[in-house]
Amino acid sequence: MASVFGKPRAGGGPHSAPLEVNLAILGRRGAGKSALTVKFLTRRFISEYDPNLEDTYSSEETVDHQPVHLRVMDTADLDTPRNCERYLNWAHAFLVVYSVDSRQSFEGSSSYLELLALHAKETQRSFPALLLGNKLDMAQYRQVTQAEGAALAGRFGCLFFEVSACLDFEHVQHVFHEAVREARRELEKNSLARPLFISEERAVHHQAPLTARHGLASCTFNTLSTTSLKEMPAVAQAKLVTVKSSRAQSKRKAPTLTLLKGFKIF
Ligand SMILES: Nc1nc2c(ncn2[C@@H]2O[C@H](COP(=O)(O)OP(=O)(O)OP(=O)(O)O)[C@@H](O)[C@H]2O)c(=O)[nH]1
Repeated sequence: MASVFGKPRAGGGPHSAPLEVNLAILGRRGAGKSALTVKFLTRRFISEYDPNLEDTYSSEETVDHQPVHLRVMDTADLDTPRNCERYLNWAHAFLVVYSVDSRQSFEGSSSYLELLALHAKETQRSFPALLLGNKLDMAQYRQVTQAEGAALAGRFGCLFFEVSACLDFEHVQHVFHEAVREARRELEKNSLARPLFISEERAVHHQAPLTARHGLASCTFNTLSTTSLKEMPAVAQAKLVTVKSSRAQSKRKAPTLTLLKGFKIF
């Protein structure tokens, strides 16, 4: 069977369907989640922000010559992980952000990694996570050494980068693309691991709504039953129809880049 993910398939030209990847950005308030998200999407650094907003953005990316439809959820969890299922059940990969000039944010990132590890244990699946030490430009005020960041990442088996939302775009883009690669690897692994079963049913178009267990995302499985071998649908392949922010405080209705108008952009 041809690989759906990973390296470009033979014949997978510019018309092949883009890989869909959902990426959630986690971390304590002020770590720089919004700044990194906006930097990645616009190449710009924002200095003003609304800490109560949680939005999901879409971006068409090309990673390793493969088109990727990337959705980025810039979460706003206040000080501790809360109502986390909205992103745990949605994301294919996670960026856990702390600020190198804040030990508190580093400790916060540790609770997010623990949360992800617990979720992986409960669901018996693995979820790629990358640990990011942000605000590298503030290194003179460091409260967290690079070695500490690397050690924490090592403990949870995730990649580790130090970045800055106000320095070069390429580095930030590299980190987001690494997250896509990690997600792609995991999706490919799951896709290969899915069991096959034989069905005698005739072709039917079956739609089973997958809530929204927490009222956050509506997903639809589109499965075609045929008289041949077919694959069991996996959650990761559910077609995401809508993505809504769960934050009651969010005043934004349509998450697009035009929403950034309110920010002061340099
Ligand atoms: N010097 C520096 N400041 C940054 C960097 N990233 C973010 N900031 C600043 O840090 C503050 C917090 O950044 P945000 O991106 O809003 O942080 P957040 O994690 O989204 O915080 P919440 O929205 O409260 O969850 C803002 O004043 C940013 O301008 C960075 O890389 N370097």
